[in-house]
Amino acid sequence: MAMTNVQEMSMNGEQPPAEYIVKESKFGSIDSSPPLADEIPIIDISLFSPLSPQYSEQAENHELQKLRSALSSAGCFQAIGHGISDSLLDKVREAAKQFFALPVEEKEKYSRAVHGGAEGYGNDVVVSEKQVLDWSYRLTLRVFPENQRRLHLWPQNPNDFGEMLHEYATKVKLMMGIVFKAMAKSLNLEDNSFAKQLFGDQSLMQARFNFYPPCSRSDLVLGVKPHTDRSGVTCLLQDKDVEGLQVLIDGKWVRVPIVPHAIVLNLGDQMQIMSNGIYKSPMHRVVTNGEIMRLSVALFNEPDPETQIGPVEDLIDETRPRLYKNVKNYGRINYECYQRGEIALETGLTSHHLNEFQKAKLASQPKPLHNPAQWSPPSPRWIKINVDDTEGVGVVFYDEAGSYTGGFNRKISHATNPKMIELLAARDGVCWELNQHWQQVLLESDALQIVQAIGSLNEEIHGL
Ligand SMILES: O=C(O)CCC(=O)C(=O)O
Ligand SMILES: [Fe+2]
Repeated sequence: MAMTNVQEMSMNGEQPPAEYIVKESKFGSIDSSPPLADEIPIIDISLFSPLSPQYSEQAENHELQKLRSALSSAGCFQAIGHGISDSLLDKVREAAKQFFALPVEEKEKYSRAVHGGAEGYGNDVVVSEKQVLDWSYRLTLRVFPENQRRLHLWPQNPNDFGEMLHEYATKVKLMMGIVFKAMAKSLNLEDNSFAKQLFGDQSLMQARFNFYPPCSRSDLVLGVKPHTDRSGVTCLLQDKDVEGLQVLIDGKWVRVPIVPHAIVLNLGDQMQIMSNGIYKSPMHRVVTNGEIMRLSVALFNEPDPETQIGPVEDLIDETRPRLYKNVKNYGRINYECYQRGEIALETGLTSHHLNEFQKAKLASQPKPLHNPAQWSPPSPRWIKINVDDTEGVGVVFYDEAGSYTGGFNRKISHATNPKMIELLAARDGVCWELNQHWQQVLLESDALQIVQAIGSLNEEIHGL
């Protein structure tokens, strides 16, 4: 796919080309001004630290309650009292601004395309012909573990860029040590329940500097398309003056307000897994501005790929069965699913035993089944069946809006071959749907043979 230069198009006020134009999706159209979120609280991190002068048990408990309520609904909050000075936050924004203002040739020295791999400078990574491209540039750098830094990709200009990033990331890491403990405490868990995986020497921190040039047709493009972060927790420093970030809460987009010296803490998928679905990894997107550029700096915190993560045992019980499998290298799983147009948390690779009760509980914040850039919902009165061949089988139904509408679990003991299990579950799913008086059923499975086999059963099923 030919890459167009967003910055040049932006400066010339050109119309965005077709590959940037967002199609109608289940998330609705682009709205640059939905309501401001009132579900995203400001939380004072210093109240989680007994050494701070403001600390009292009562104040901490109050803040822990706010934390729990924010993370189980919006999945994000604005952190203040983080101990990072206003001047350092301004320095981070300023260094990012100076880097993106450099001539293209200068920035291209750090280009991802030249150096290979996920790190470096560039546009949206293109993984599919059908993908709608983001109206943005990014500079991605691994910051921790320190010995994994690829310093030849760290900008030399402005000359204090490296020093700034090291100082900022070190302070954010300290803050995260406190936040991971507070998150555990807010769920009545041992302090180290999340920090064990997310805060070790080998845990990863990836920095992403986002630059969104203005777009003359900001009604047609997105700075970042709807996504959830793959991280454990993302720390986002927003632009001080220009809004753009929106979060999907209860199926509606809301604007995340600018709180100049707060850092937005946004949960990623791995925290949703570790909290057994109690805490949410919110769907979010970025809209562009018609006249002004916007910047943001995201620090993604996640475990080392070799570390296994899974729901904390104490969060699994009869009332809340295990929702996710234990997995290693979730980053890769997430990426592979993205390439196939699936959402990792919804697939058999991560989701455990899907049953009606569990899905219904999760449905408080419905998630799409597929990558919004690649998935188009079935037409009305159709339904999709997704078959998951984990231990036994979960069959889940989605309606035309991509919302969960039902599902069941099935233990199929007489078939040992996993493909056979999937086939039987798919057949049951189709029959169940037809019993519910659906005229047409659209079956989706990653196994071609199964889809073909069900296709050939078509007549028989319609005769039921
Ligand atoms: O720019 C923003 O506010 C958010 C960016 C984002 O979601 C990301 O980098 O994952
Ligand atoms: Fe994000």
